[in-house]
Amino acid sequence: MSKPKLLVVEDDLGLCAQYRWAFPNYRVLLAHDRRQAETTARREQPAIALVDLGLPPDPEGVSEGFATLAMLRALSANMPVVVASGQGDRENMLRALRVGAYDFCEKPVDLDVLRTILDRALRLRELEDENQRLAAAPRPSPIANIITADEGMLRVCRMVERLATVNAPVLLLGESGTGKEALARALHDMGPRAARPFIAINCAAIPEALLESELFGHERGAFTGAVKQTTGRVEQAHGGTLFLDEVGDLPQGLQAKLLRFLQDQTFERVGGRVPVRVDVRVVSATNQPLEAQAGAGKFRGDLLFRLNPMTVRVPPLRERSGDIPLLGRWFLARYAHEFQRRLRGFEDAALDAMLEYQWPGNVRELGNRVQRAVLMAAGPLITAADLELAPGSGGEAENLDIRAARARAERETISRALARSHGSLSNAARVLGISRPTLYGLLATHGLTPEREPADDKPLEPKPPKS
Ligand SMILES: Nc1ncnc2c1ncn2[C@@H]1O[C@H](COP(=O)(O)OP(=O)(O)OP(=O)(O)O)[C@@H](O)[C@H]1O
Repeated sequence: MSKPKLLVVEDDLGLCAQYRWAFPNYRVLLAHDRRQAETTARREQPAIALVDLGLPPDPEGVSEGFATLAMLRALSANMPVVVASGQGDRENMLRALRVGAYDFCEKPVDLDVLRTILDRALRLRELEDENQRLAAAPRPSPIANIITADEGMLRVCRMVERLATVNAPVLLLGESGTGKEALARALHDMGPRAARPFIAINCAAIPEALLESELFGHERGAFTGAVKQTTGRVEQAHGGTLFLDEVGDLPQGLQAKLLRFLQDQTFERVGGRVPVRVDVRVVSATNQPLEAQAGAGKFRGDLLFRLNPMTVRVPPLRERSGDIPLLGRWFLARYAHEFQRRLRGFEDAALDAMLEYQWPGNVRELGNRVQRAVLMAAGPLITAADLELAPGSGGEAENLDIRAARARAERETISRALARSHGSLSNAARVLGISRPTLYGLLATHGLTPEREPADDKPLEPKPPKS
């Protein structure tokens, strides 16, 4: 690996010779005044710089040193600049720090101290470069089954990744189809209980009369038709995770029983007297405003308190518009592979329609529409009609706030440009009529991360989905 470049701006030739030998881990580039420093910095793009404040034509003052510092900062904001000045010149040292110098050292320099300062400055530079690289590159979701490039959703994924290792109950809040069950499964799969069962139960889908026995099991003879002892979902989840979907729909009587179970991990089967003890981690989900329900007395506040020491809010798909084309293409590849159909992608009008639509059923609805479209499409590109979306049919909820509307329009336009240019930032910037740096800024403002996709003229390679 080539050595990092260190630009030394120093008019004392003796000192220059000393520096040349003192830093064998760097390629030392020498400049004796501001003009030379600028030429060398532009040509060589050094990683860091060491600048003497007393430079010609003002070797006794500091004006040239400060001008050189400002010039180097303007050329490359990432390049740490260390300044050197006479002993006791603390005022100028502090002034240099205020205008952007990374650190200072007093003359005559102690080479060991200076070496430590330079090494630390270089490390900082490397970290900053790495951060910028990571910020510009699309970050894959840390969860295999969750496809996303949205900053908010990536935060959710990282939170789930961290919560997977702890045992506390987690409550997932979000609209239907946003991926709550997929995240609950990830909490299980990424944690220490992964080898044990993951048992899901939808509290809204089972008639109230059967729910207690479904959850907690029953003893033989507990009710008509109870011909043998049966274990419930709670018991089946022993050692693993119990996922209570639509927990907001749990009837009041069962809320009390669940609360007791959460308090001491024991319960009785229906018709039974013997307490059964199990070890399960409870993850629950709801799309209802549980706090408001608790306030209105419809949901027990003490149960809510037990269920939600950790709450994860999953954003609806319409709030992560960058994910719409990304997930659309992912589902397209998946279903094209499954149904053996060669499709090249979406028509621009179809992408526009997808971005305008509000997706009340979220990711599940997107998957269903793309699946149907893959089967229905007559040509190589999926149309809005294949998706059963009318072009321009979106927005039901009218928002008249002008700033919000502008931000929404900007975000949607950028998403569209990214979708059309298949993640190529240069192309997207050209389509939008802005520079790449401006586009970078806007991507950061809107929390959008560009995806990388193959060129549009190639058919989509059918690739099996991750499962
Ligand atoms: N980001 C994603 N990437 C890939 N697939 C996803 C993503 N989010 C959701 N899905 C898929 O969409 C479907 C619906 O997700 P899921 O069942 O997890 O939603 P939910 O919020 O639990 O819905 P409900 O509240 O209706 O039960 C599932 O097939 C799931 O795998």
